Amino acid sequence: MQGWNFPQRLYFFRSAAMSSELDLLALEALGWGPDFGDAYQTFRAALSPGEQQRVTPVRVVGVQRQTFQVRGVDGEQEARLAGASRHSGALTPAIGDWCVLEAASDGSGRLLEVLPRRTTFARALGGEEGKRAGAVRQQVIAANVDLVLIVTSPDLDFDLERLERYVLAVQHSGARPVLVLNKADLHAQADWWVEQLRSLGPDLEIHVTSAQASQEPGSQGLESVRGLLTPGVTLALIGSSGVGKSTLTNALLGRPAAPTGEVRASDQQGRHTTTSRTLYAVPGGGLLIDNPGLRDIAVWDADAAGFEDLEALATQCRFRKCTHTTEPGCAVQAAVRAGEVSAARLAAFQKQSGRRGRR
Ligand SMILES: Nc1nc2c(ncn2[C@@H]2O[C@H](COP(=O)(O)OP(=O)(O)OP(=O)(O)O)[C@@H](O)[C@H]2O)c(=O)[nH]1
Ligand SMILES: [Zn+2]
Repeated sequence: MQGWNFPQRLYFFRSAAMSSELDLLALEALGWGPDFGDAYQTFRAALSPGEQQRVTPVRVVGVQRQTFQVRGVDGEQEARLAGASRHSGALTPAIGDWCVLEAASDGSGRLLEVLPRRTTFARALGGEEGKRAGAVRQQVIAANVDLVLIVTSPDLDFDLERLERYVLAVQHSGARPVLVLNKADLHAQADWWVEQLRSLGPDLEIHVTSAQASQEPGSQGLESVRGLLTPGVTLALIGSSGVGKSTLTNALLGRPAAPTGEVRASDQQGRHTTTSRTLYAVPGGGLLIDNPGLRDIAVWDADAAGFEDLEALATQCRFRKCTHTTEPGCAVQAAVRAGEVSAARLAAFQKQSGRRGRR
């Protein structure tokens, strides 16, 4: 299938003689790891022998309203959620999730379970609804992302405070943040900007790219980013509009990432609908999630990105408009004193709450 560069011989061998070792290789190219394997085996062991024959692990590569585009060792297919009856918890797969697929004889697929996530990029759905539920509900935007490129450019977009919030949000998700200064061609000297970025943390990796010129051979900046994409690693890009995320994505994929999706199907009225596949295999290894929800970080950054736990704590403060500084009965300050929340995260949270208050 276009866009996927799994060695065809895997499938050849598979049909000739089923080899679980080769299956494992194919799964690992999709981001599979031992942690998922353990959870999968546990879930599978609880199924009937008949069911055990029909299940396989698959990764969610596209999410539509009712259906999911999933990929496993047998290729890509559409799947729906299994009935709620067999689950205790809510089953809401997100892009990047590993799921247990049950194949029916007619070729259709049902997702039975979402395997525990390695990382979770979530957006808090705060407000009254969240408070009534006693906790802040969250919407998972992307799952099992390993690396996030935080892209900026040496121009009006450059905003260290915003970048710091992005770094915190990425770290909170469990993924590793990597800073990318794109459009390096705009300035003869990128050093000054790189120094600024370095102030965000001595351990943060920084890459300097010129994505537009990347088609030219020897574009070293892009090659160093490409080097991050080892087999099985899942990467995502965030950053505000216009910094060059699409240009970088297309350069990494070696082709346009088809913003409207590439799978076309007809709905009941016969209209063409585009299903959105947003997890791509990168030629040479690695996977890339290009998800509108992630791109919107510029929008949801202003909300509660990465601070679900503190948002939830804040609902327990004595005062509704608590600023978490000197108020009595402040649950957030209590957590800081107890060592459960770092002072640095509190500072970032306060900055963010202040901004929200002014809106
Ligand atoms: N000079 C220069 N321009 C670039 C570079 N990379 C991207 N651009 C240009 O910057 C503009 C925005 O690039 P996009 O890739 O669309 O930016 P984006 O981050 O995807 O923006 P959104 O889709 O709005 O989120 C385009 O006109 C690109 O051609 C670069 O390395 N140097
Ligand atoms: Zn408080």
